[in-house]
Amino acid sequence: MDPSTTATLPGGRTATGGILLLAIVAVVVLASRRFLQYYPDPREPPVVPARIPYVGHIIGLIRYGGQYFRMLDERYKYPIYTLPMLNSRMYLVTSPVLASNIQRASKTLSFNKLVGYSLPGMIEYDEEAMKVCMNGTEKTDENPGLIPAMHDMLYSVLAPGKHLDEISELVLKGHAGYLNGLARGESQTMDLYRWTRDMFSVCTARALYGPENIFAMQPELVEAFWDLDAGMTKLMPGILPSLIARKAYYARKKLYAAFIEYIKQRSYLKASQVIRNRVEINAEHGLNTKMLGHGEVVFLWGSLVNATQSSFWLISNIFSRPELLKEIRAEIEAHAMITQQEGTVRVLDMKALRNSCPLLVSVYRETLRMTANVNSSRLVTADTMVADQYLLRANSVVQIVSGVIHSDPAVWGHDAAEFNPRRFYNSTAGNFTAKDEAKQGSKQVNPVAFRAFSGGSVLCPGRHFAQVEILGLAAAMAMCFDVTAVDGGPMPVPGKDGTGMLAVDRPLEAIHVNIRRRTGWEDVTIAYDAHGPPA
Ligand code: HEM
Repeated sequence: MDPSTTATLPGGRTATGGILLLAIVAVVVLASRRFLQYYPDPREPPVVPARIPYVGHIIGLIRYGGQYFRMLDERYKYPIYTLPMLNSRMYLVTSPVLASNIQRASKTLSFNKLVGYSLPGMIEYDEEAMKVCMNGTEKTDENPGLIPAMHDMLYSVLAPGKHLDEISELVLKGHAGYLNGLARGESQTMDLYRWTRDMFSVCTARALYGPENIFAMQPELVEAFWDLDAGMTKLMPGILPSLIARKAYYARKKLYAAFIEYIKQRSYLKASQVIRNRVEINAEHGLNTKMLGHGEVVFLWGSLVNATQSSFWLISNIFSRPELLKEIRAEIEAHAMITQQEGTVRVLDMKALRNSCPLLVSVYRETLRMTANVNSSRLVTADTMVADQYLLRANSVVQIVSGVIHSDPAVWGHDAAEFNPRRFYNSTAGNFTAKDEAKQGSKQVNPVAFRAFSGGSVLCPGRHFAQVEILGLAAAMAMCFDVTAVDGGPMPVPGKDGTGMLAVDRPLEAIHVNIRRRTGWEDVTIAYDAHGPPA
């Protein structure tokens, strides 16, 4: 049975509906058949054949997105695979040990080059901008160019310190504003995902891009942003984007225009350090105003989408489990809550949330394990032997498949498919769940297996900021509100759209909830201490 032609997604949906794209691929393949001879080297990872030669795996990916990798894994269970595609191939890695080898081979497995090549599809960089980006893509090049300069700046400015504190303070102030206006007086019914999306968009854009950010100037662009997100995977190949992902394509145009105006008005001078530096570095390397605007669309996307989706899942995971909610409230109350002004102002101490609330942090990481199916992709720039065993040939793409590793019982234990709130209790790598109760917690998971923020030299630089935003919101929600299903029962957790591979899963359906203030918290104003008291 060939997964590319038989399996269906929950609800019988297909991933992208890219019938047109399929037709184009078929025409290109038929026209160029004689060039499409792929001869695997016997040292390459095991080849998984497709029922339809040359294009079977491409069709599988178009139909099922990230789900396709899991379907293949269920059938083959290899630690590493070769998927022939046209006259090339893609390698998939599903073993944490090999993932660690891939991370170490960063000299010939390049994240930066792959990012560079994806820019024309994602944000329509023109030829000039591409020349700038592809010049000196690696730090080890004789003349390192724009991409390594940007990489270094992001890792230093978004690391714990003054600049991170500034954006954290701003984003949390925004969250507090939203929360303090919510369900005052009576209960409120709302679409939780939409609410999280909208408030994250406004607060994160304000913290990063300053008071003249594009959503503050044109609030209708929030909707356009999420239309773009819904079609980003389809836009990436850059093939007939206006036909294949029409809504996303036109949404992206609106966002370009707004960011170009933002640059022209020099609004970035009022923004956070990270954005001021981004614009300056891009301009110094020769990007023009138009391309500076395009560049910010993709940065906003990377900053907003994963953190928003993760927050939604974390809130859902907490409120759908009344016992867990009770424990998390007790933990926060005991360790991270400061009372001011005779009880009317209650302050969440962010440092204590991170360091003294192990259950909350464990639930956060478990939420990411179950939803952050963000593959780590690298371009093979020269033939590379991995683990002295597998040959990866130059000019192919290798992907560490997070969704498969995150759900492998051999990695996490027999309950890998279940939500285990204590899996990461006192262990950032996670504890292996042994069947034998006596052995529980005795073995740690290989740290490389937790892939939500990738790994090696490409560990997400935004992870500290993401943690502030996500933990801050979930903790405040847990303390101030009761969130239930509309009928009053525990909030259900919606199904996941497992088709993505670029970002944290989206929920499959809208989720309406009732939200009301907790008894005793009716008149409380919530606030945050972004840094915590001095040590
Ligand atoms: C839960 C939230 C987040 C998740 C799960 C996440 C995940 C990731 C992953 C997996 C990568 C590496 C991709 C690869 O290896 O192919 C990455 C890179 C990146 N992330 Fe995040 N991210 C999150 C939040 C953020 C935030 C809030 C920001 C910005 C403030 C951000 C900025 C970036 C940037 C700039 C890169 C590229 C790094 C480079 O050029 O080396 N991320 N992220």
